[in-house]
Amino acid sequence: MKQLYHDMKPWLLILLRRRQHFVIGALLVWITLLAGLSLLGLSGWFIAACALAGIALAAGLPSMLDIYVPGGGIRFFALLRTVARYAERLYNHNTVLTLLADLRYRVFGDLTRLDETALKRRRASEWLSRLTADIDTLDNLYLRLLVPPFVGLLCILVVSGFIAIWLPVIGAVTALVLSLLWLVVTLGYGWFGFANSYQQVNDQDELRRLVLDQVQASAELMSYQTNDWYRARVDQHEMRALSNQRQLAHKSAIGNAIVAAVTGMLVVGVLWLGSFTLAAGHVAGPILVMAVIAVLGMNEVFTTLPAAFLRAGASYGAAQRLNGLSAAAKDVVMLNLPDTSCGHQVVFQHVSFHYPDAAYSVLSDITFTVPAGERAVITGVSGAGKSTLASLTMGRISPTQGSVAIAGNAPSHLMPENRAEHFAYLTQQVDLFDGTLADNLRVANPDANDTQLWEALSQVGLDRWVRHQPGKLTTQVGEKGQQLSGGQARRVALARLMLCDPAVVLLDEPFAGVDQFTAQHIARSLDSWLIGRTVIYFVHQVEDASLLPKVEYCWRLAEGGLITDTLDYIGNN
Ligand SMILES: Nc1ncnc2c1ncn2[C@@H]1O[C@H](COP(=O)(O)OP(=O)(O)OP(=O)(O)O)[C@@H](O)[C@H]1O
Repeated sequence: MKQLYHDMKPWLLILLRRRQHFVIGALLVWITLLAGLSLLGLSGWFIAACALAGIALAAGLPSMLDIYVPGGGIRFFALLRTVARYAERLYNHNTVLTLLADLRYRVFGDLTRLDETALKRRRASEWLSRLTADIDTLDNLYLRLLVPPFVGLLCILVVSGFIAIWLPVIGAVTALVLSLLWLVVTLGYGWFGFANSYQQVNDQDELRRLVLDQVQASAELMSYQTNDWYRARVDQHEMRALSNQRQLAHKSAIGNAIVAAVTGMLVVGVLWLGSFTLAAGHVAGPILVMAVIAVLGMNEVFTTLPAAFLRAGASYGAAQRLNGLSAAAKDVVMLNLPDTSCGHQVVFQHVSFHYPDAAYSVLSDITFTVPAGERAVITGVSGAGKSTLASLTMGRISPTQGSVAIAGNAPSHLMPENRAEHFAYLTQQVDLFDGTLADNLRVANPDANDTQLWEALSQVGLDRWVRHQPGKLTTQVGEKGQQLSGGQARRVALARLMLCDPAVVLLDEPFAGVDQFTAQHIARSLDSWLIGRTVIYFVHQVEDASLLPKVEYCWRLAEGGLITDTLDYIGNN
């Protein structure tokens, strides 16, 4: 219980910030329900009173009934119910959307503070689940788990209090029975469905992951003829999820049956107990009818509670998963790098790095300095740790030991906008969006005009090819650049990089996938563009030292350490 409170607390606090919305929203729901109950009760009273007056007149007895006041009351409650329902829906939906924005703001805030290691540890489908399903599940808290039970309690109080004015014993019995029913369909049902609804969130997450994987890997699955095997795995999970969902549906149906049975029995009980009071002449017949019908109307107040509380486990599961995000998000002081025209100095001091789930450190005791405006190359076999070193330089991850400083500041503490302005990183994996060439290039510089785009394309030797395309700059590149060759996609990524004006440039295998002639052309363009910037090339090995002009520093990564090399030595290797 303590753990439950601890896990839910941050999200309840977010809801608490909107307590005024909660009170007004609950009040509107309460007015709607009371208007409905009053309409039912008064109508029952009116019909019973009319019937009795009619019977009395038929028997020749004098009888009088004011039909205008109750008739007016019925119209008033009917109108009030409609207006209150409309206002309640409008207000509460607005509140839910406001809360949704609050929750998303909080989760996005946590996401932006996650480093690359934390982001990579989860799959894209898991992030999708957290940003959509989990937030939506938590969003249920307000409209399903907080407002209805609160309003239910208020209704119990008002209805039993109202009945108690004429029938105190019946009022007390009604309060007792309805309070017990309230406990069963709220706390009891939260406990009863907890495991199933908790499981449901995980099932949905797992299914989403499996289906997304199937879509993404459909080409491979088809080429290996393993579609049926994979489909069977999805089916297996689906069956498990369906069986759990069926259990939840059964429990929900049982809940509705309990509500119908208890309110039904209470109606009979009130009628039975009331008949003694009526026989004793302590209450008028229409009043008893009104009490009975008001109790019958309580069915509407309780009917949504079992299904809502069955999902309490899902809300808790969602809260727990989102709490994991907050725990991983690091609070850091955000810094800005000064503007400079001569690059920034990059300093690594005794840096070690260990991925959380890895058996050993990828990098250990790395120390080097690249002075501002100078160029360096770091080589290493596949898996030596070059991309990890680049990520440390970019501040995407923080060292386990030692320090990284760019112009004296830890790069992981830089404001994201500042980092985007001062750093440029050509990664091995190129990300192009499904759009035109121009759109993809303008990601780096939205204000770039067509001349600048052509200039960037010519620097990477792609302008001739683009001019031969019917769409020119509006040529579609396809999802992830699939309509381009691997080498062309990398060159578009490089052209995009060259539309920026960064102080520190990291180039991971900039010449991969291009022929010797194009590589020479790109190297010349890069040489002039890199003037005044601090540059680190990351390559497996230097096959042609002429591709790396003005490189002053050469290091080789081996077994986690950094060894000083000479460019001639590497070039001859
Ligand atoms: N997110 C991660 N979690 C755990 N281990 C990782 C992670 N990323 C990389 N590694 C491990 O760290 C080591 C270095 O990886 P890294 O990608 O830095 O090498 P690299 O030199 O860039 O290789 P390549 O040239 O093939 O790209 C590898 O053994 C890899 O398995």
